[in-house]
Amino acid sequence: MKFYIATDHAGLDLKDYTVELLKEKGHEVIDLGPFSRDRVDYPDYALSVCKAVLADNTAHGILICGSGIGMSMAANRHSGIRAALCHDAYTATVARGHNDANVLCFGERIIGKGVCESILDAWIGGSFEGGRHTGRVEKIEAIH
Ligand SMILES: O=C(CO)[C@H](O)[C@H](O)[C@H](O)COP(=O)(O)O
Repeated sequence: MKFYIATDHAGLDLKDYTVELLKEKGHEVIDLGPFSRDRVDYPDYALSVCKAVLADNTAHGILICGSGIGMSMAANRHSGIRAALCHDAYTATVARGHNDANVLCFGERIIGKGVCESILDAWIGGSFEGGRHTGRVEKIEAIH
């Protein structure tokens, strides 16, 4: 899979871990920053990833902040982005299977590396189930 990833200052370590892990697993990862520990504003980085995902519908986004909440709120303001804040493998599985999510959010202050890997594996292994979920996702997309 192809991923665009970004964080704010509160998710830098988990971003670096995620980038390396995904590359080890054979995925393409484009790191949109930041690259220093300076304090930054998460909506700016959510915007970068959402723009990239909207321009490249083969790709998914990953957004990390302290809790994952700010990133998911900012990402979901972008039409065509379905961002899911995931805390475990189950939420990642249903985010893909039921919600056809295209941006994964999580919080470095919430999860550790082990849970992070289980979330990523569930995301990568998942796919949209369609069926009864299709019309629901279309109704989300119809909201402006
Ligand atoms: O948006 C958030 C909270 O929902 C993120 O967790 C941010 O990373 C957090 O607010 C950053 O807080 P800080 O005190 O500026 O490090």
